[in-house]
Amino acid sequence: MEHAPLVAPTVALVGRPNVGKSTLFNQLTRTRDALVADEAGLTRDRQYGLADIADGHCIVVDTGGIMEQAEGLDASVAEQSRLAIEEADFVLFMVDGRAGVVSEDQAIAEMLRPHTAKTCLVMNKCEGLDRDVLAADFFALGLGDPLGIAAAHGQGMGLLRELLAQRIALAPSNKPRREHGRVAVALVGRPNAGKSTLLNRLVGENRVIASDVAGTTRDSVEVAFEYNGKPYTLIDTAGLRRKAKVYDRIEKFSVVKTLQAIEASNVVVALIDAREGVGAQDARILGMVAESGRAIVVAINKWDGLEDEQRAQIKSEVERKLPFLDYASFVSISALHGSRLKELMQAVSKAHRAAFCDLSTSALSAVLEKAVHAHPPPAVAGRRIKLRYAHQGGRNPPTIVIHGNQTEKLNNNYRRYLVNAFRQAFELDGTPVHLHFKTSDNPYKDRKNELSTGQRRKRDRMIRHRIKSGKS
Ligand SMILES: Nc1nc2c(ncn2[C@@H]2O[C@H](COP(=O)(O)OP(=O)(O)OP(=O)(O)O)[C@@H](O)[C@H]2O)c(=O)[nH]1
Ligand SMILES: Nc1nc2c(ncn2[C@@H]2O[C@H](COP(=O)(O)OP(=O)(O)OP(=O)(O)O)[C@@H](O)[C@H]2O)c(=O)[nH]1
Repeated sequence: MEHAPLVAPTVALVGRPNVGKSTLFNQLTRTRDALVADEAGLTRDRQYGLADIADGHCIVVDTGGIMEQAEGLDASVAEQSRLAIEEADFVLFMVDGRAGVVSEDQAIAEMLRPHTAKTCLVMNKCEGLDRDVLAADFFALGLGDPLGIAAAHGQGMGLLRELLAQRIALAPSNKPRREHGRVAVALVGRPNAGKSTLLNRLVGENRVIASDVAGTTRDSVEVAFEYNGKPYTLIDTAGLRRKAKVYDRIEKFSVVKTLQAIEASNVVVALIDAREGVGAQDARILGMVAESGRAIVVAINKWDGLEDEQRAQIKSEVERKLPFLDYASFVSISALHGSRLKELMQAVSKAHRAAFCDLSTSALSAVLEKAVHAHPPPAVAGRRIKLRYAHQGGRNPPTIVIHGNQTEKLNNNYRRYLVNAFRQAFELDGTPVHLHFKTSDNPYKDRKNELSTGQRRKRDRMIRHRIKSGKS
C-alpha cells in the first residue's frame, strides 16, 4: 500500500535576542495554540509549535528558546542550535530592521553560510518605515534581499506564509497524515536508551511489510509492521543516528527529529534507561511529549538484571521527576531480551483507543453531574460555580467542553479533580484529557432564583439537545 510519509517539515527561527523571534513564533503558530497541552505543572515557554501554512502544516522551532533553556551548558547549547539549523528544512534568520546590522547578526550569518540555500533573511519591526531604505544595510550579510515584516503588527505575514508554502510545499508531510487504521507510534528517548534494539525486537519478529520511506530531506524512517494482528507504523529517527555515528562517534540527540516523530505519531513510546535514571534530557523529551498532547507510554528499559533496590529507586525517581505525566502508563521492559513487550504494546493500544475515543454528550454530562454532586465546586464571593453539562470538543487528545457559569474561576485542583473523574469513568489511560470551560450564554443568569430546579433542569436538557443536534 502506498502511503504519504507522516513526518512534517521544520522551519527554524534564528536570530539574536530581542529581534522579535517569539513574536513571529506566536504569529505563525497561534492558530494551533488551542491544541497545546495545558497540563498542570508544565508551564514553560514554548520553543516549538505547529503552523498551518496553505493546505499543510509545518513545525516551527525557535532556536533562541533552545539556546536560553539550556543556559549554563554552553557547548551543548550551541550544539543543539546548530543541529536544529542543520536539520531544519528551512531557516528564517531574523534581524531588527530598526537596529541595523550588529556584530551578532554577522556571527549568525557566518554560522548560516553553509545553509544559505534554505535560509531567508527576515527583517522585523518595519512598520511605518521604508523597507528599501532599511534593507540596504542588510545586503552586507550576503543573504540577499530581506523580507520586511512587522511581526507585532502582523504585517508581511501573508508574504512570509506564501514564501514558506513555496519553499516547503514539496515536503511530503503536507499531505493527510493519518493512515486509516494504522497506529503511528514514535519511539523517542535519549541516545543509548535502547530505541534501535526495541525497534528491531518489535519489527524483526513481527514484520509483515517493512517499507523504509525516507523523507526527501529528512532521515526519519517509517516502518510498517503488525503486532497481535494490529497494523502499526513505527516512526523512527534512526537515520540521523546512523549518520551521526559515521561522522563523529558522539551520539547526538536531535530535538527536531524528536519533534517530528512526536508530531507524526498517534502514540509516543518514550524510553527511559533504567540504568541511567531520569536525567534532564529525559525530562525534556517527556515535556515535549506532554506539550504535544499525544498519548504516551513510558517504557522503562534495561529492566533485566537489576537489583530490587535499583528497581524501587527508579520507580520512585520516575514518580518524583515526572509528575506531569500522571496519565501515562509506565511499563518496565527489556528490549534486549524482548521481555514484557506484549504489555508494552497492550498499553500502546489502550492509549491509542483512549486518545481517539468518542464520548457521548449524555455520558459526559452524567459523569459531570455525579462528580459535581460528590464534590461541589467551591463558592466564589458567596456564589457557587455552576457546571451544567459537557460535550466532546475533540479527539487526540480527548477534549471535553464544560458549560456552566463563573467557570473561569475554577481552580486547578478542581479542574484536575474533574479530569480524573472523566479519566476513570471512560478509562482514558495514557492520554492527556483537556478541559475547555464555557460560560454559557444564559438569559436567566441574573435571575437564577426565579427558576425552580425543575425549570432549570428542563432548560439544561433543551440546551444539551441543541448541542447534540449540532445547533449550538
Ligand atoms: N516595533 C516593533 N517591535 C516589535 C515587533 N515585533 C516584536 N517587537 C518587539 O521586540 C521586542 C522583542 O520581541 P521578542 O519577540 O521577545 O524577541 P525575541 O527575538 O524572541 O527575543 P528573545 O526572547 O530575547 O530571544 C519586544 O518588545 C517586542 O514587542 C515589530 O514588528 N515592531
Ligand atoms: N541490558 C540491556 N541493554 C540494553 C537493552 N536495550 C538496549 N540495550 C543496550 O543499550 C545500548 C544502546 O541501545 P540502542 O538500541 O542502540 O539505543 P538507541 O536508543 O537506539 O541509541 P541511539 O542509536 O544512540 O539513539 C546497546 O548496547 C544495547 O544492547 C536492555 O533491555 N537491556
